[in-house]
Amino acid sequence: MTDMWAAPAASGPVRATVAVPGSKSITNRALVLAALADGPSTLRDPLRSRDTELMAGALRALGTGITDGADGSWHVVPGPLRGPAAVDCGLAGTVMRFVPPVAALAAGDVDFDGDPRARERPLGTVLDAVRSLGADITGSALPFTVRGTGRVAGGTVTIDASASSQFVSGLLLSGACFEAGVHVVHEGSPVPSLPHIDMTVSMLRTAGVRVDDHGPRSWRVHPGPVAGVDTAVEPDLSNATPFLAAAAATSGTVTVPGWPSSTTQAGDAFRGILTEFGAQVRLTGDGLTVRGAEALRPVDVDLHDVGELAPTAAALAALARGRSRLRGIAHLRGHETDRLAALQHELGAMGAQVEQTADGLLIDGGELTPSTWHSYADHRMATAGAILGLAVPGVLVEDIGTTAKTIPDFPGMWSAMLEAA
Ligand SMILES: O=C(O)C1=C[C@@H](OP(=O)(O)O)[C@@H](O)[C@H](O)C1
Ligand SMILES: C=C(OP(=O)(O)O)C(=O)O
Repeated sequence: MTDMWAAPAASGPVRATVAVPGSKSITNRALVLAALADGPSTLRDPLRSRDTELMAGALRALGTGITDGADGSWHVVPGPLRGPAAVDCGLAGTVMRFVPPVAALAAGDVDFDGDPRARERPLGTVLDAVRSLGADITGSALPFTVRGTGRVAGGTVTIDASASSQFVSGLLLSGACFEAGVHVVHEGSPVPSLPHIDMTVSMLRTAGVRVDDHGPRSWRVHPGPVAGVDTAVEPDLSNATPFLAAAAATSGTVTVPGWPSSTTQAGDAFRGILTEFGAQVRLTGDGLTVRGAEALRPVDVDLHDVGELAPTAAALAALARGRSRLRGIAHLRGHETDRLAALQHELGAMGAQVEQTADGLLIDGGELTPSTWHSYADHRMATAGAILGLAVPGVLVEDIGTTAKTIPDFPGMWSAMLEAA
């Protein structure tokens, strides 16, 4: 039988300080860059969750030494990249989009596969691009094989990255190791999640790689060495959003310590979104503190740059009386699940009126009734169900364990937050 988690209802305003683990996006970029570097690297406070263990496993399979430090850090010693190897992508977009260009630099065959849903996520663009830069790859979706020769010619490639910013990030991360570097040109509707590409560019520069960043359509990585770094991973701000939403949903107060004063993480935009919902948000040396208002206000927000935040925002919108509009997120149909369909279905089952538009959702929220909330193997659907359960007693969340994709112990953190009140 599928695992059902009785989402705890809040008995009053949630008051807590919640330290969240490291950023998935930073950890997985840092691992890739460390594997391509010309010397060892240390990652302090990395995220240890399914997505990052899969990335470490993929890079180990290709010849990289990754060992645990006593303090939870990861020490990475690059080795010659080689096959034969097998890479399990799980459901991690970062593994399925960032590792194929690395595998093209390995000598030998590298077989890729992943979860059933991963076989449906958009990927062909990356594989076509790596092929056009000189690699031999069989297939255009999972499962596929990269027949690496130990070198990639590189050069200019034009792609349509409107389905995922990870297509661009994946090519840029390995580009310095291609003989001619890489120049990625985007043609098509605007690329989503641009802060994630800014993160890629910024981390490449920290590793000493020369990058020309010409705005939202063209990026050039010059060929050259990648330096090993000693880096501390920031807390995952997107994973902080369910905890901050708990304050907004219960008129409570939640602080997340260690919130960076400047960051490329998409989750930082949640500060502005919470303000739209009526919450008070304060960033101080102690972290980010959110104080919920008496009642949530409906919002009209463009989430094109920060689609990761949509499930949390949708949960709050369903609790706000009135009509909310979430825009700019057509690409969420290719995420862990079709998030627009999943949110429409699950919020609808709780009594919210939800309509899909071409690029988002219209949510009429207010009075909700409890239901069984399905997670669709999507960590952010599961955490959205937990938020709703705070305000609507009796919600059962199916497969809460799927949160382990990016949070090692979400149910434990959630209970601890409620017990702190
Ligand atoms: O590069 C990254 O680390 C990510 C980029 C974004 O992907 P999309 O551009 O596919 O939305 C984001 O949603 C995902 O969670 C992580
Ligand atoms: C879209 C997401 O993940 P992935 O890195 O698998 O694309 C996400 O975490 O919201």
